[in-house]
Amino acid sequence: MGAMTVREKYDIDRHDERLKTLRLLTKLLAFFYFSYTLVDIYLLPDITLRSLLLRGCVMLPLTFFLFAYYNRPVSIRRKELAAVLVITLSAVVWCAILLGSENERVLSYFYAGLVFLMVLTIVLTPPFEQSLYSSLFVFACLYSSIWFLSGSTSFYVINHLSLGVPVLVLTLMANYRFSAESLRLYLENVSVEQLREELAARNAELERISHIDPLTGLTNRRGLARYADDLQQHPNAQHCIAAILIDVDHFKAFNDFYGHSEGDNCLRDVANAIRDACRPDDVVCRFGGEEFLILRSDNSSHTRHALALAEEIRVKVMELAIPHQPTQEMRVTISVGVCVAALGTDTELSPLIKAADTALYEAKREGRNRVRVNNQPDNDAHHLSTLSVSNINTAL
Ligand SMILES: Nc1nc2c(ncn2[C@@H]2O[C@H](COP(=O)(O)OP(=O)(O)OP(=O)(O)O)[C@@H](O)[C@H]2O)c(=O)[nH]1
Repeated sequence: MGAMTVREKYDIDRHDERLKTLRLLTKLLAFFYFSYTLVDIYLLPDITLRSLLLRGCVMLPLTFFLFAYYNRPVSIRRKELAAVLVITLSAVVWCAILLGSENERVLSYFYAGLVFLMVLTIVLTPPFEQSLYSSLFVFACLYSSIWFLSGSTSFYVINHLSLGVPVLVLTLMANYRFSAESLRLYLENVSVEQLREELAARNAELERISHIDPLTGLTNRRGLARYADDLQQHPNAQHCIAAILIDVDHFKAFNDFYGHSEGDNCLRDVANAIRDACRPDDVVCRFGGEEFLILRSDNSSHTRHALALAEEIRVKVMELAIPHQPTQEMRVTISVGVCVAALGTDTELSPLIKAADTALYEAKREGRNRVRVNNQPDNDAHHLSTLSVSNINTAL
């Protein structure tokens, strides 16, 4: 399908609204047109038969045809054009009826013909081109017929034109302004809508970016805060939560030895290894400079599962074999602290993370490159229980 013009889009978008107006106006105009049969008969009794025949046999079937055409799946422009054609024809028929009268009253009645001009311009307000051609045609038809009316004189024609010409010009101008204004309003609405959509998309992107660490692509502290809020707002007492805090060992020495840019690469590699080991629903966050935090909440987050994940990540980082000359292992290693707790209605993350941090501190103190657990989120140092790496296998 080729590119759609603004006008075509306007016609499609406004189809239903314009068709509703078109139906209503057609009913109203048909009512006036056919009820004027009585006016014909009252003012000009000599054209009774002519009026009944032409209105009843020509215009009535055409009106039914017009309503049927409105139901067809064609563009609103075509439907408006059909209405314009029928109204134009009704003006011709009206002239033909009045031309059959010998009564002089026809001259004062003929002024009613200007109503057709108003209908084709400001009442129906069809697209300007349709309005222009149809009203010019009706104008020509009226002022051709006027000479053949019974008792018509040039004085009468000029008198009539003094009203007919301004009606034609001014109502056409009104139609033009209305058409242009409707299109302008539509375009304004379209661009406002487009701007709103663009703004919403940009806001969504900003919101997403603001929760992501640019170096590693992991969730940042802001994202973590949102997760903490969600957790407080949707607590589920059945669930457990595991906090796994990871710190790269001797990272200052790494930076000093290999440079900051290599340090960044190392952090990216470690972050990828952590993400690969995690599930899509885990929260994996860059917690600080060379610190990472994993939060996993589900029904089966037992200590042994959390320890297994922590150990898997520790081994994965070892297997990356990122050189780290200044250390005993000669490669980059991590220390990990774990805390698992039941997720109650008033669960807060900070005591949990603090407990994991205490376990991490233990891992560092005991020589690094190991996993430790502390399941006391109240951070009571007396109840600190730590497991050594060898205990993990027992726990599993
Ligand atoms: N390259 C790089 N370095 C960072 C970044 N953020 C923090 N760091 C560095 O990470 C290092 C952390 O050093 P420390 O807190 O002393 O810890 P450490 O040297 O890893 O020692 P331990 O944690 O005790 O094993 C500092 O030198 C920071 O400059 C970062 O985004 N990129």
